[in-house]
Formats: sequence, structure tokens, C-alpha cells
Amino acid sequence: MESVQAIKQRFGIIGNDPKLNRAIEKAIQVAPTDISILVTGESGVGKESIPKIIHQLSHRKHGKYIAVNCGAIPEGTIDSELFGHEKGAFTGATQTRSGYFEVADGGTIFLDEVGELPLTTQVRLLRVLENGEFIKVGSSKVQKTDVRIVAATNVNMFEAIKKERFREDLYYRLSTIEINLPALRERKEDIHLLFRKFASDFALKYKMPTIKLTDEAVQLLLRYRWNGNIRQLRNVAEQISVLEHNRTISANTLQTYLPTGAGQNLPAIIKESKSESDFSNEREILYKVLFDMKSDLNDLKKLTMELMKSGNASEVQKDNESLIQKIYGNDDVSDFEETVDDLSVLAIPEHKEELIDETVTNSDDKYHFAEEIEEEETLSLQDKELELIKKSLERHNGKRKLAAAELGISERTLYRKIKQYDL
Ligand SMILES: Nc1ncnc2c1ncn2[C@@H]1O[C@H](COP(=O)(O)OP(=O)(O)OP(=O)(O)O)[C@@H](O)[C@H]1O
Repeated sequence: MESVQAIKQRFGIIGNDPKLNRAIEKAIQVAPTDISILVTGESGVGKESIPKIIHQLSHRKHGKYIAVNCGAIPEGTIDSELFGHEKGAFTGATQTRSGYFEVADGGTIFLDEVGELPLTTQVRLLRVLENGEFIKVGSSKVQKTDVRIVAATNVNMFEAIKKERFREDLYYRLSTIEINLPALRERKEDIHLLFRKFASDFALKYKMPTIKLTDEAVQLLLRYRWNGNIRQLRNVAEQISVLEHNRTISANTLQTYLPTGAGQNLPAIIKESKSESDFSNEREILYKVLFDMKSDLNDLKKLTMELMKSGNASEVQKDNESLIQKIYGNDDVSDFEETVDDLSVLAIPEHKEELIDETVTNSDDKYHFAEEIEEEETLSLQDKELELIKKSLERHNGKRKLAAAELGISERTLYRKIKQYDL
């Protein structure tokens, strides 16, 4: 059996913390078995290395290893991604497609952010875990697969179970053995070690001398809370490596790279809250309004599509109560039915293609002009959206739930945006 030290070297894992060593040791022990593993720990602690170790040290190492980020796949397509679909199963399913569980037969699937799986997908997953069976979307044929599942989560699963967002039976089936990775703030000894490693990597990458922290800066580094864990430490090391001319970094300089939100354990410079939601100047408020409008517009688009499909306002209202509540606020929701009283206005024009053709041929210049303007606006809105999301996450110390509530979007949408913007 390979030693913990050898594994750390092989997988580029830095640190000597006993809890980290124990987690790696557990991964080595469980690898030869087919037991389902749940890797737990805050975001950015390095959970992704555990399934890789397990796969590489198992008899499945010549099989496929597929990592799936369950939070990043839209709810509507996740079943088809995981289990595949039959031709004609839904609009756009022009061909039969194999899902990850079919492709990874004989290998390992890593389900990252498993707590984000929709409940219907959880049922399918439970079946695979129990007897290796699954059914493609749109099919009635039961198929078999032999896949080892390693899942990971950074949310409190008991909370999710209590809120009925996660099935209890699936949780116990997934977490036969749990491997927990400690938060960076619990690994004080490793913080400076990791920082030095990242500083030397970035010096090499950017062909600049390695940055070095003064003793005071090291103390600050150790006191800081690192809510974003190793990912945040790495980002800070990269920013400083690129931006600072003076390669000796003082505590004051380091502090400018550390968000000073509440709970960050800093020699507190506490900002006074200026407004209810703390969007502190007019420009920000304006962006927030734009952001909200964009979100409402997307919600309205979704509702309109559903109305066009079903043609039945009260049915759509019943299925979308929370969305309607969100758009119409505390106003009487009968506004909604009034608004959509005349459904004919929503009918899709029968000669859609012809209409589009006309636009292109009759007013070619106008068409291109409109296209360019739209692109520019979209781009700048995207920047603002990114800026707002960053600010909100900073303000809430990386807590997505609070940031999503402040931004008025769902946690899933926020999660996708974090991945999209690589935050
Ligand atoms: N011990 C370590 N040594 C060196 N780099 C590490 C270590 N642990 C994590 N990293 C680096 O930190 C970053 C975050 O790690 P990773 O993506 O595995 O975190 P995670 O816990 O899976 O986060 P999330 O829950 O957000 O997916 C990666 O760039 C990874 O390479």
C-alpha cells in the first residue's frame, strides 16, 4: 500500500496537517473496495483530489473517471446528461445519447456538489446505487452499469434533508464512509507552506522573482479566516505575484488583498453599514436595479414560454406560484391572470421564418446595427453582473445562500454564475 506521503507527492497535495493526512489515509484504505464515499468540507478545501486518489488506487483505474459538477448542469438536462436519452425523448433529442453512467461502466463517477441534484434525479441515482440499474430518458428499457460513485458536498446535508431538498435514504446510501477535509483555518501550520508553494509556482509561471512575506504579514496570513479556503489563498498569492513591484510583502500590503467582511478575524476595520442592503453608492444601486430587472425579465420569459406551451393561465399560475410571487411581489396575484387574459397575444407567429427573412432582406443595415448595439449592452451588463455578484459574495463572506437572497436569484443560478465567471 502506498504511503500517505507518496500519495501527496503523486497528487500534488501540500500540507502536513493530521486531519488532512487522515483523510488521505482513509482514501487509500477504501480505494480497493467498491464502497460509496461522501467527501465533505467547505468550498475550496481540495475535495476533488480524494476521488482521483480513490480511482487511481482501485481496480477500476483503467476504466473511465468522470467528474460531474451537479450544481452546474441545468435542472432540465441533468437526467439526460447522467443517464442518457432516447431519440425523440424531448424537443432537440435528435439522436440517442449515452449518459455518464453508461460511459463510465467499469470506472468511477465523481458527483461534485451532490446536494444540488434535483429530487427526481436523486430517485434515479438511488436506483443505480442499489442495484446498478438505470433507464434512459424517454426509454422503458432497464440497463445495467457497474460504476463506483464518489460524491462530494460543501453543504450541510442534514439541513438539506430537514428541508426536504435531499432524500435521507440516498444520503445514507452515498455516505457509507465519509471523508472530511478540514477548512484551511483549521490547518494553521499549512497556510504559510501552501502560500510559499503558490508564490513559487506563480513566480515560475509569470517569470518574476518569488514574493516573500514579512513576519508581520505571515502573522496576518495565519490570523485571517480564509472562508474561500485554499482556492482563495491561491488567488491572493496569484494577485500579489502579478501586481506588486516590491517582492517583499508587508502586512499592510497583504491586507489590501484580503476582503474585510464580518467574521474574517482581522484586526477589525469595520465598515459602517450605509443602507439596508449595503449597496453603498448610487451607481451600485442602479446596477442592482438593472440586475433585478434582468432577473425579472428572465422569469417573465420563462412564464411566457410556459403560457405559450400550455395555453392555460390558471394551470401555469398554480405551477409557478413562487415565481409569480417574486415578480408581482405582494400585489394581488390576480394581476397575473388579468395580464394574460388574452392569450392570443402570446401565440407564436405561424410564419416565423418568413418574418425573420424579411427583416434581414428588407433592412439589412438596420438589422446589423441592432445586433451590434445589443452585443455591446450585453457585454457591459455582464461586467456589472459580475461586479455585483463579487461584491455580494464578499459582503456575505462567500455564503451563497445570503448572496443569492440579496441578489434576488436562486442559489442554483448563483452557483452557475460563479462557475461561469470562474469566481
Ligand atoms: N493540499 C493542496 N495542495 C495544493 N493545492 C491544493 C490543495 N488542496 C486544494 N488545492 C487547490 O485548491 C483549489 C481548490 O480545490 P478543489 O477544487 O479541489 O476544492 P473543492 O473543495 O472541490 O471546492 P468546491 O467545493 O468549491 O468544488 C484547486 O486549485 C486545488 O488544486
